[in-house]
Amino acid sequence: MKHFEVNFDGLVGPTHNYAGLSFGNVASLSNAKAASNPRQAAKQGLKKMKALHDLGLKQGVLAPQERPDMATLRRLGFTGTDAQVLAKAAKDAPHLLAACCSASSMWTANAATISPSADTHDGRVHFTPANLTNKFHRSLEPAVTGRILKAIFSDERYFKHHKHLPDNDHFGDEGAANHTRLCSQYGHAGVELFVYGREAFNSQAPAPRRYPARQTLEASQAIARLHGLDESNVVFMQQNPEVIDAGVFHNDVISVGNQNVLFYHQDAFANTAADFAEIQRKFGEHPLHFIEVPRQSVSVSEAVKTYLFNTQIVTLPSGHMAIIAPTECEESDAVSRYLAELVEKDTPIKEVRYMDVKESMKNGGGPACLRLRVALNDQELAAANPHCLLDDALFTRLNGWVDKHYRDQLHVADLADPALLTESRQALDELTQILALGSVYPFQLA
Ligand SMILES: N=C(N)NCCC[C@H](NC(=O)CCC(=O)O)C(=O)O
Repeated sequence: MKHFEVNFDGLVGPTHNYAGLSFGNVASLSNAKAASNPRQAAKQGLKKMKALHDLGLKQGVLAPQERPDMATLRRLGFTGTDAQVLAKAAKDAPHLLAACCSASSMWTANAATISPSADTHDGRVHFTPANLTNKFHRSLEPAVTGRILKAIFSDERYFKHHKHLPDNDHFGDEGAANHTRLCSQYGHAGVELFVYGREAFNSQAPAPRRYPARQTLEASQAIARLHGLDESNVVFMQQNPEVIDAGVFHNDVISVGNQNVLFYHQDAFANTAADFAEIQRKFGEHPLHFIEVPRQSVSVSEAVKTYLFNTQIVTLPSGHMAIIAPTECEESDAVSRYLAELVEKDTPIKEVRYMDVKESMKNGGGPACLRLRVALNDQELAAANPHCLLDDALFTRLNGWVDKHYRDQLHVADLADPALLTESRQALDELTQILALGSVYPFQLA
C-alpha cells in the first residue's frame, strides 16, 4: 500500500481584506485598513499549490466560506433586504460587518485537526473542525468547514467526522496549527504532538499575560479522545507563554514538523527537555531530527516577522525534504543566511523554495497556514472527491474562475457594497460545481 501526505490549501475568498481583526497577530493589526487585492491573493495561493503539485506532491483544494455571512448579521439583529442589512451593519457596527466579511477560512491549517488511519483505534481517518472560539470572525467557520470536509471525504468506511468542540473559550481549538505528527513513514503509526497555550481549568498553570492563548490543553485532550488515539502515541506540550506574548499566536509560527523532523525555535516550548524526552521515547528506535534554531541566529521577533517556522517541510519523491518558505524569509539577511546553512547540514532538509504569498502574509498567514495536511493511503485517496485534487486542468480552470469573479482592489468601505455579495455568491455557486461539492453554503441551502 502506498501512503501520501496531501496538502489541502484554502482558496482565498472574494472578500479577502485587511480589517485588523486578530488581536495577538502582529501582521493583522499592523495592516488594518490597508487596501487588499483579492484576485492577486487567490492567484498567489493557486501558484503555491501548482508549485507543490509540480514538485510531484499530492495537492488538494478547499473551498472558501460564504462571505458576507448574512445569516450571522441577521442573527445579530440586522433586518430588511440584504442591501439594507449590509447598510445598517456598516453604519451602526462596522466591526461586526468586517468580522462577517473576513476571508479567514483561507488559513486551512486552522480548519480542523486530522488523525490518519494508522494512528486511530478504528483504522479510519478522523476529522474534527476547529471551533476557533477566540476570534469572533473565525468562530463563524466550523459548521461550513465540516460540510466541506464531508463533501470531500464522504465514504464512512474510511472517514469519520466529529462535530467541533463546544463553542466556549475553555475548549478553544485552532486545529492543525497546533498539531503536528511525527512518523517514520506517513502510513506508519506516528506520534501526534498537541501544543496548547493554557490550561482552562487550572488557573495556577502558566499562561500568557498580554495576548490570548487560543488553544487549551482541555481542547487538545478532547480531540485525542475523539480520534481514538493511543496514549502511547500522543504528547501534549505547552507553548512558551512568553512567545505568545511576542506574537506567536499559533504554534505553527514557531515550529513545524514533517515525518522524522521537528524544526523549532529555541524558545518555542515551555518544557522542552521533558517533552522531547517523551517524544523520543514514544517515537521508538527510528532516527529523529530535532532541529533547533538558536535565538542568536534568529530572534523570536525575526521569526514572527518572516514566518521562518510557518514554512512547509515536504518530502519530495526523491526522499529528500524541501522547505517551502515565504519570500519574506529570503528578504531577511539573518533568516536567508540561516536557511542557506541549514540545507548544507546533515539533516533530511536539502532545499529551500521561496514562494510569494504576500497578500496572505499581511494578515499573518504564511505557507503553512494556507494548508491542511491529510495523510492518506492509496485506498483512502481513491475514495476522496477527485474534483478537489489539483492537476494542470483544475489549476487553469480555477485561475480563469478567479479572473472572472474577483476584484483587484478591496477597501474595508467596500464590504457594504451589495454587488460584492452578489459577486461572491455567483463565484461560490460556480465553484461548488467545479469542485463537485454539492450544496454546502447557507445561501444554497436556504
Ligand atoms: N498560523 C496559522 N495557522 N494561521 C494564521 C491565521 C491568520 C488569521 N488572521 C486573521 O484572521 C486576520 C484577519 C483580518 O485581520 O482581517 C488569524 O489570526 O487567525
